[in-house]
Amino acid sequence: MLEVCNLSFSYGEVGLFQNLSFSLNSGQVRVILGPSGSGKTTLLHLLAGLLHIQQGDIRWLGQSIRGQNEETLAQRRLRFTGLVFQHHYLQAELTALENILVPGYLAGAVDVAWGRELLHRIGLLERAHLRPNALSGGERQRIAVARALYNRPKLLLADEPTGSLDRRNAERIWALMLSLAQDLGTAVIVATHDEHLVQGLPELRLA
Ligand SMILES: Nc1ncnc2c1ncn2[C@@H]1O[C@H](COP(=O)(O)OP(=O)(O)OP(=O)(O)O)[C@@H](O)[C@H]1O
Repeated sequence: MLEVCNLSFSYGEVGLFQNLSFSLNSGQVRVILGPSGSGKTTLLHLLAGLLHIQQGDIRWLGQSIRGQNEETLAQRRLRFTGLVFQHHYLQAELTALENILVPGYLAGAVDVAWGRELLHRIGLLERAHLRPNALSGGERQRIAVARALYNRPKLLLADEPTGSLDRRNAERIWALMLSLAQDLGTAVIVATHDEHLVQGLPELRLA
């Protein structure tokens, strides 16, 4: 499903990682750990096809993303990946439900019933009509997770998804993200500093 082959990346003279290889099947989880500046965000951006591959290759469903034109890649990305960041990046002028539907609009397939089902699964159906500024930080992040999974992506990429939340909310979002992804057969790659939260999960450690 995802294959990473001999991936190396540097910013100028500064090498971040070298000859990184791993693969992931549907529904598998991998945690990227490493100190600040080790390249966790950079690796996630490469996996999402948002950064130019310098050396090595990344394959989505057996097909390389290296050197693909931006338009084709953007279309593939919409279906293949969902992204969650530390900040929710919800659209302030849209309601909770409308925010969840955004990936559907972009992919040309909006299913309001599925959006409401996702809202139900994250426990926020009764807040469907509210805008982000009327929601708590944890609620906004739950919506960001649902939005990322709307197109039933093969791979969910999450960069410090619980980094701005308190412990209780962090644990809740974490459990929710994994169980929703598992239900959809979506593989998950999470970069985090929070080793407590991810104990026991398969990891990839950057130096
Ligand atoms: N566009 C860029 N140009 C030059 N250097 C960059 C650029 N983006 C990031 N870097 C550097 O690359 C290194 C890795 O950055 P990255 O954000 O991938 O690390 P990280 O492991 O996610 O860090 P953190 O845990 O602090 O978020 C850092 O030293 C950073 O300053």
